[in-house]
Amino acid sequence: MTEPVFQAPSALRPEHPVPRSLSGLVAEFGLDHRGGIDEVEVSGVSLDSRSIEAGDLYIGMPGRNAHGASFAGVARDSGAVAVLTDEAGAELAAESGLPVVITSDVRVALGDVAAWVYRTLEDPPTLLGVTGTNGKTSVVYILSAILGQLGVVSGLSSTAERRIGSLAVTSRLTTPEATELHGMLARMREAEVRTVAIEVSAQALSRHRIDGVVFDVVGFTNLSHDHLDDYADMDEYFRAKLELFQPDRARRAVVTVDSEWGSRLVAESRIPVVTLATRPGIEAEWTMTLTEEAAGHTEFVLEGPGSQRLQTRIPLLGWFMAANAALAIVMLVEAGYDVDVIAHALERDGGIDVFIPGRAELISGGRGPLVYIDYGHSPDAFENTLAAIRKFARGRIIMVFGADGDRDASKRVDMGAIAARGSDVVVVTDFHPRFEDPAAIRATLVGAARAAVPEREIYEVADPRAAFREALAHAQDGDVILYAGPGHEDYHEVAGEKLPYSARDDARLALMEAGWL
Ligand SMILES: CC(=O)N[C@H]1[C@@H](OP(=O)(O)OP(=O)(O)OC[C@H]2O[C@@H](n3ccc(=O)[nH]c3=O)[C@H](O)[C@@H]2O)O[C@H](CO)[C@@H](O)[C@@H]1O[C@H](C)C(=O)N[C@@H](C)C(=O)N[C@H](CCC(=O)O)C(=O)O
Ligand SMILES: Nc1ncnc2c1ncn2[C@@H]1O[C@H](COP(=O)(O)OP(=O)(O)OP(=O)(O)O)[C@@H](O)[C@H]1O
Repeated sequence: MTEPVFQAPSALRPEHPVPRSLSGLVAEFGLDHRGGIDEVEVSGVSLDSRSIEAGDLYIGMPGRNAHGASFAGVARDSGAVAVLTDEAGAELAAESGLPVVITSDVRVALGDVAAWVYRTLEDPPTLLGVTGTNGKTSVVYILSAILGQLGVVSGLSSTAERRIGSLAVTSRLTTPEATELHGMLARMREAEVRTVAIEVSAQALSRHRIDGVVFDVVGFTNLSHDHLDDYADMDEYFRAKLELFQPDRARRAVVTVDSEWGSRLVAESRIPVVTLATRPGIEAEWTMTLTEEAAGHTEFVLEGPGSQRLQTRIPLLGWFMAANAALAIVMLVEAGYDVDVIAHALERDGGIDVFIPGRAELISGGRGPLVYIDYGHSPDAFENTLAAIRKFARGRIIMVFGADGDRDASKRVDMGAIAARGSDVVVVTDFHPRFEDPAAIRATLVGAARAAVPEREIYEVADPRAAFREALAHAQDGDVILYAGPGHEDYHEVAGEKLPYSARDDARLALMEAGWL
């Protein structure tokens, strides 16, 4: 898969929207309203006054910082023709002079309203949804790559980008708000996209972001420690994910049952489920077995009911990427694709032809240390990536990492300890400190690493550019540098400011400076 040739600045929306009458919307959903609605037509929906397009219905949603309805005047000046909000919002929106449509809970109404405005329930494409703590982005890209190899026009929505063919926009959230989701689906329909792969975060399920769609097949990767700032404990986090595996959300599911969480999901899901095991010794309908693990690829065999069998390779590091690929393939089989047809296409192309930006991405050339840039920012991701590298590393493993500020702080000790146990040299740096004190975050990571392995060689370098160069200074030919955290991102977030920084570009530059590239 190639890099996008065109990078549009904002969300994907239909180029030729077909307007619908506001009175039709009011009748369809039995809503109250204020102001004249008879002649009003809406052609789009937006919940941000800063991204309004002419003809939009502006959604005034209450938030943590403000009530969106207080921006109704700004929305009007940008071309909004009406406001949908709650009772409190109706007061705030009144002075904009726009007609106001009222619902009791804006978030709850949003998905169905957006689906109605964009007509996304009429002849929808095949929808594939992926959830789990780690691997969602990877599975979505693998789905899209295999569909491309099968000659199917597909779309994808991930943490990194939303994409139709060579048209891509950068994502702000892992799963878009319902307004953006339905606008994207409408745009995809214009492009005759027949299958769409969408990453579904727990937060999206908890916040009604995927309301108004029913997935044909959903997939579960795994569940491990993350987001315990949003959820009280792992049980609550699990329950948020479980919501996707219910009849109002999806028709069928493929669940990876390597862990207890997977087995529990199978037991508590209320839709037909097919099981997949990607670790040895686990019973499931489909099993994935590794046949080769190398620095630049992983090979595996996938076997399922009725002697279904496929052997292929993915040009990425680690058993977990083979596990992600296996999940993607079984999801496609559940969506109606024949495993032999998939096998034939993959054999023809020498394996899965996928590029995933910033996921175990090998950015070094043929000389010097191997350098991977990885989006892994959870204990489980660290553990898996380090274990995968250890299998083929000829020399030392040097790990560069930091931890997110203003996000689940309870995972930092495990991250520090796992880094120290799994690598030979640790370089702790800053990673989006946001409004936290970066030195305090680093101190926790360094302390945890030191406590786990007192003799470990540890460096603390605040500036990520200098940290990578510190790692490079300790590296020799045959060593491996794993820079975990930043992945595809092109910024470094400090005290509310997003400073330009791409770990991939900077690491390439540093390799050139060192004469390795
Ligand atoms: C905690 C949370 O979910 N916050 C979301 C929430 O923000 P908020 O309540 O702070 O909004 P606010 O600033 O009070 O504004 C209220 C309303 O006014 C609107 N507004 C505000 C200012 C303005 O000038 N004009 C305007 O229209 C806003 O668009 C919003 O609709 O509503 C916003 C509008 O959609 C979201 O962008 C925002 O997600 C933030 C960015 C976020 O970080 N969410 C996280 C928790 C999240 O969802 N993460 C998962 C990650 C999963 C993973 O790592 O795997 C995800 O799916 O991305
Ligand atoms: N199946 C897996 N099991 C465990 N770890 C994985 C798996 N797949 C990927 N990882 C690790 O997790 C990191 C993030 O992968 P990916 O972006 O695909 O996950 P994600 O679920 O989309 O996360 P996010 O929503 O935060 O983007 C990878 O860079 C890798 O380190």
